[in-house]
Formats: sequence, structure tokens, C-alpha cells
Amino acid sequence: MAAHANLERRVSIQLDLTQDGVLNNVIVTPGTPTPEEMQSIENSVSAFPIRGSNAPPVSISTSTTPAVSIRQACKSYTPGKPILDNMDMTVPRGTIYGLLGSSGCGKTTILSTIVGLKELDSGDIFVFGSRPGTKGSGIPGRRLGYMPQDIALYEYLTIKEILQYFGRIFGMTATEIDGQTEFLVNFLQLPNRNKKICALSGGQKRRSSLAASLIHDPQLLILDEPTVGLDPLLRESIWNHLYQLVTTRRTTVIITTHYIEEARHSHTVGLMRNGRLLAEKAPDTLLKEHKTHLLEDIVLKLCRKDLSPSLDSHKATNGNGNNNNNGKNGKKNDVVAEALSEISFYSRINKMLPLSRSYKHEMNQDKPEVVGLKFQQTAPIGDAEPTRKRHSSLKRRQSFIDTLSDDMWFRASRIRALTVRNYLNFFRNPVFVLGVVFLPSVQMILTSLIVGQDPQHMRFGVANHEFSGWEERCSKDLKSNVCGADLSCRYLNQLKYQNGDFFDLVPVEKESDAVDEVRLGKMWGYISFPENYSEYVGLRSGHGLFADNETLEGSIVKLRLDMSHYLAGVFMINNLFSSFQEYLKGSISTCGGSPKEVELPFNYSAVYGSVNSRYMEYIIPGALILIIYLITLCSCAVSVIGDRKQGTLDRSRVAGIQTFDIMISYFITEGTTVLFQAALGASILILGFNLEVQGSTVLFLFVCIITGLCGQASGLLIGILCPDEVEALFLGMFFYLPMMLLAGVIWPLEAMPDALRYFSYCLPLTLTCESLRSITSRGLGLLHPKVWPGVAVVSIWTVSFWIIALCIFRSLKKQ
Ligand SMILES: Nc1ncnc2c1ncn2[C@@H]1O[C@H](COP(=O)(O)OP(=O)(O)OP(=O)(O)O)[C@@H](O)[C@H]1O
Repeated sequence: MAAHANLERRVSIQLDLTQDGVLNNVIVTPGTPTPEEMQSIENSVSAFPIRGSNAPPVSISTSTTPAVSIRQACKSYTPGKPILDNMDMTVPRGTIYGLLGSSGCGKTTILSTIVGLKELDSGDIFVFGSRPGTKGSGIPGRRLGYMPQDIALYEYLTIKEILQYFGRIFGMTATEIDGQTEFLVNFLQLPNRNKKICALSGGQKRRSSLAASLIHDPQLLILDEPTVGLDPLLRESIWNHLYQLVTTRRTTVIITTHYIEEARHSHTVGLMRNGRLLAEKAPDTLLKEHKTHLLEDIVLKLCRKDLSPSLDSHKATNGNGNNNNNGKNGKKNDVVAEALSEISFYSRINKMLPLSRSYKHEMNQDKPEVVGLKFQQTAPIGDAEPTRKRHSSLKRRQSFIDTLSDDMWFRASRIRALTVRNYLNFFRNPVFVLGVVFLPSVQMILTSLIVGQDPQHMRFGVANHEFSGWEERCSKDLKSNVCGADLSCRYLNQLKYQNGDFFDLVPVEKESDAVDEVRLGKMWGYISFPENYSEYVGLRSGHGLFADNETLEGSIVKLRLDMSHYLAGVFMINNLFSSFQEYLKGSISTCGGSPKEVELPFNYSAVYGSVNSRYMEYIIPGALILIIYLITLCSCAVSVIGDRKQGTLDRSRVAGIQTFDIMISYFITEGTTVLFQAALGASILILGFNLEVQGSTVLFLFVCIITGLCGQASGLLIGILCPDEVEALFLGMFFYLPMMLLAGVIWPLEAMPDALRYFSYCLPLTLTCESLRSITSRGLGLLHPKVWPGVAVVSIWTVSFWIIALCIFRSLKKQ
């Protein structure tokens, strides 16, 4: 039989007293009192001074629906291992419920299901009569104050900022937040409110976390081990404050604690073991039933009984069965005695704690049903039917508009709070700021300085057998300007001076020495001129194709290169051949010929760009969006994982923040950082490295921003999929690195196998790179077929990532 079914009736009475001890209001929980109970309560209440004749009457009110009602709750994380096992639990309104149980028995799990963070496999949970998460339940949301077991606060925010954040989420005004902050900082003995959370001690952090759950004066307060690690005096004052909340604000409190005796201060104690309640009664009743002074003894006893299969389970849930002997009168006397003892208890508490709080937040939507001494009739009477209908329709419409604007206002206020939090979190972390804001610019500077520039000072051997001491003879201005003379010198000069510092020419005696140097990695190759090279070249030009072997051999320049480095090899060959062409032109003009004779018979010019375009201009647009994409991906994934790991995300969700709000706030913060990254990166490239953006700079920035937002959306997805940063790193690399290669940033897409190329077109960055390149080097507009497909593809990916992230995020909640 479920534990709740065997509970004896216990009536809890709360008195609303003024500072002078004058009675305002009496609230009876739970259920409607019987006439006998009412009589006893009235008698007890008459002991208190009542207000003047003009004041509203003292009301005795009750609420029939418990604050929390859990029936047959089952939950398991792994099949066959139930964490909640047909658990029943009832938390009366306006009372403190102490949930006790050993570590791992499922306390946090049941609390998570109450606040709507987790869903049951089966069974029912009702919070204030509604299922958590349903529309209008207010759970998660403003009715709830939740202090999770972990600190769950943003480490880089100050106490004041944390309280402002939660206050804004709950739609409080600045004055209300300031008032509550003042009170909570003093009450919970918090240090300087401008201290960051990361600079607080463990106990201070815990108290700040408690303050965050109390800021909005919730109807239901769920505290998961709030007093752990606190000194006894502070623990006592926290309990006193909970009483004050219960008596003055009708707050319902569910609290878990490992200090078993502390739970004695609760109205009801729930003893939990193996996913179900062994007992759920008033502590005094339990102590009486078990004839002990310590709750700890009872916990031990019940656990032992639960362990022993031979024991009568009926007895275990009913205690010693004394209640069965009680007659109706005895039961009534018990209720009255309890009521009276509670009255004196609450009056003591009220004297101890002056009602000093000025904050009045109109959130207590569920007013208690008045059943007591005087009724206050509020039902509309006497209206003619049509007028009533019109009025009610107008009222409905007005209420719809109010709800809508209320919703929109709260939504905007929440998104603002989230955005401010994101910015604060971001700017308080210097490494993050440096990385996110400046890394793209640093990368662009490095890319411009390194990629696409010609190599320099490549050591290259020269074995010139035509002249010994050729370095002196082959000075830049050759003394001999005779046709066909000093040809090796002419070529070497061309090689040395044409391309600046590309080659450092080093004389070598023999080719074999040069080969050794190349093998040792000290040279990139060598060039060798045979003896009488100029003479043989002259003979060869005289005989044309019909020169003899000796002439041919004597006129050949030997080149041997280190081709193990492909790019270095290509650069060397380019330099050697372009120098050779220039050398030929020079030699021909010395002999009276026209240099045009050795020019290629092509007349080429550029449609887009220039014939002297630099590789840098090809690579830069792609490199810019690759880095922006990567950084937004990382920053967003890290932020989401941090938010999840710290527990702040769950805490915000319990406060009513929706996934969409979180995404919008990230959208705003990432959007502005991407704009900054792109603007700074583009300015450096344009002003510092003469990058010419032929098209619209606004369009250039727009493409960068949507790429950044795509990175943000994929980061969000990775952050949701991965429980920690290491997994996110590997998933991110798995996703990003192939995309980087396939995007055609480093190598032209046309070099890829067809199937791979078509596949790469579907990836987020391939066509976007092409779009950006077309804007910078070709000056094309958004509607050009080279531009819009990139914008379309990256937008589709962004939306898809968002939708997938949203779905996964929602499904995670149910686990
Ligand atoms: N997300 C999860 N996935 C798998 N198992 C989980 C998960 N959360 C909790 N558990 C397991 O469920 C059991 C109950 O956990 P829960 O946190 O509810 O215990 P608890 O009573 O609050 O413990 P404590 O007093 O130590 O906080 C534990 O065995 C825990 O390992």
C-alpha cells in the first residue's frame, strides 16, 4: 500500500501576524478542516489580539490541492535499475517538506522531475494542480525557486550581477531587484556584492546560490542541500528564513539535507530509500511513534526494516499502530494539540524575525480558498445576460492582449538578461576575448605575411666551369657587352637580381660537392655551366637543330633540384625558367635582335583580377571565413558545455528560460562578435595588405556574418551533443577538418574527383568561399549565380543546425 494512504491527518496552520503580533490571516493546510477542527482553530485564534473594527476580518483559509503531489512515479536511467520505484509524495501548500535519504537514493532525481527538468517514465506529478511543463502551470517559471545541489552560478559574474540576472529573468523591476539584493546580501551574510563568484569560498558560493533561488519570492522553493558546509548559526538563520517565508508568503518549501536532525524543523519529513518513501509524516509524530528523540534513529530503524524481507511492511509504514486505537475524539484532540503547538511555534518565530521585507511581488496567483470565519464574496451578480457576455468577451480579449504583451515583455526581458549574461561572461574571460575577437585578425595577418609570398634566400649552388672566379667577373654591370660573350654570367646575373632575394647563389667546385650539400639539406639544388659555354651556345645558334653532339653537350646548362618539397621545387623551376627567358631577351638584344622573338605568341589579359594576381588574393577570403566559422563554432560549443556542466543552463531553464530564448541570445552575442571579427579582419587586409574588395564591402561583411552564425549554430549543436570539452573538440575536428579541405580554400575544387567535388558543394563552406572570392576579386553582387548559392547553402545549414539542436535539446530534457 502506498505510504501516503496510511498518513494520519495533520493540519498545518500559518498565521499572518503584523509586527505588533496582531493577527491578519490564518491559513490552514491541507484540505478543508472539519467543523470540530474549525472550532478548535477559532478558539486558538481568539487568543491573539485582532485588528480594529474597520480592518478586514481575520480569514481562515485553506487550499485543497497540495503544492506537489506525486503518484506512482517511476524513473530509470538504465533499463531494469529503477531510481524511482512507484514513489508517492504529497507536499502540502505553505509547509516545509524535508526530504531525507541516503546518497544516490533518488532525491535529486525526484526534485528534477518536480521542476520539469526530467520526465517520469510513468506516474504523475502535479505541482499546484498542473503537470510541470504544461501551459499555464508556471512550472518551470516564476512560481518556482530552485537551488540545485551544485553551485550552478556563472563563475565570472559578481554576486550582484547574478542576482540581477535571475531577477530580470523573473521579470522583476530594477528597484525590486535592488531591494531584494540588499535584503539577501545582509540576511545571508554575503560578502561584497561586487565580488565575482569564482573569488568566493565554498560556503559563500552556496549562500549566493540560495540567494539566487530566493530573489523572486517564489511560491514553491526547492532546495537541494542548501545548508551543506554552512556553520550552525547560518543554518539556523536559513531555517528561520524558510519559516518566515512559509508564514508570511505562504511559500511551500521542499528541502533535502544530509543533516538529519535539521529536518526536524520541517512540517513533514519524507524518508526516502531505493526510490520510494518509507515514511512521510510530521517529525513529531514520527518521534512519538518510534519513541525516540532522534530522527536519525528512525531513519536507521526504517532502513533496517526495509532491508529485512521478513518484516511486516504494513507496520513499517504505520509506525507502532497507536493511531488505530485512537477514537474520533482522540484524533480531534491530536489535531488541536498540534494546531496549538504550531500557533505558539509560529508566534515565536514571528517575534524572532521582524517582517522587514518591503518587496511585494504580485506573483502568488493561486489565492487560497477562504473557508473560515468570514467569507469574501467576489462572484459577479445581477448583470443582464447580453451585457455580461459582451463584458466577458471584452475581458477575454483584454486578458489575451495582456497575456500576449506580458509574454512578449517577459520574453524580451529574459533574452536581454541572457544576452547581458553572455557578454559579461565573455568579456570577463581575457583569453576568450583575445581568442574570439582578435584571433581571426591575427590569422589574417599571418596568412597575408606567409601564404602566397615567394620564398627567399634559397641556397643554390653554382658550378661555373666557364670562368673560374666568376663571382667577380659576373658583376651586375658586365664589363663585356659583346654579343654572345659571358653568357653564363648573364644568366647568373639574371637569376640573382631578377627575383630579388629568391636565390642565394653559392659557388661550388664540383657537382658532387653540390649533391652532398643538397643531401645534407643545406642547398636546394645547383646549376652547372660547362667549359666554353658561351662559345658552344654561339655554335649551336649558328647550326640550329643540326648541331653536333659536342656542340649540343657544351651548350646545355645542367640543373639538379631537391624536388622533395613540391612547392619549393615549383617556385625554383618558375624562377629558373622566367630568368632564362629574360636572359635570352637580353642576349638577343645585345646581338641586335628583337626581344619579342622569345616572347610566347599569346596575348593574354584578365577579365577579373589582374594577370599578376597573388595567391594571397585567392586564399584570403576562404581563410577568413574558415577561421570565423571555426572560432564561433568553438566559442559557442564551449559556452554551451560550460553552461551545462556548471548546471546554470538547467537552472535558467527551471526559471522559465526556453531553448529558443537561449539560442536567440547566442545569436545576438555571436552575431556582434562575428561582425567585429569580420570588420577588423577586412580592415587589416584592405588597409594593411592592399587587398582589393572589388565588390560591396557590406556584402563581404554580410557573407562573413552568416558564415559566423552557421559556425555558431554548429557549435550549439556540438555543445548540446557533447557532455564535455574534449568530446566536443574531437567532434568539432571530425566535422571541421574535412570541410576545410573540401571547401576549395587551399586547392582548386576542379582538382578534386568529380564525386567528391559534388559532395563538397553541399557543405556549408564550399560555395560560401566561392561567393566571398567572387565578391572580393570579381566584384559580383548578391544576385549573381556565383554568389547567391553560397549564401543560400550556408543559410540552409544554419537553419538546419538550429532545428536539429532545438530538437535534441528538447529530447535531452526528457532523459
Ligand atoms: N543522468 C543520469 N544518468 C544516469 N544515472 C543517473 C543520472 N542522474 C542520476 N543518476 C543515478 O541515479 C541515482 C540517483 O541519483 P540522485 O542524484 O537522484 O541521488 P541523490 O539521492 O540526490 O544523491 P545525493 O544525496 O548524493 O545527491 C544515482 O545512482 C545516480 O548515479
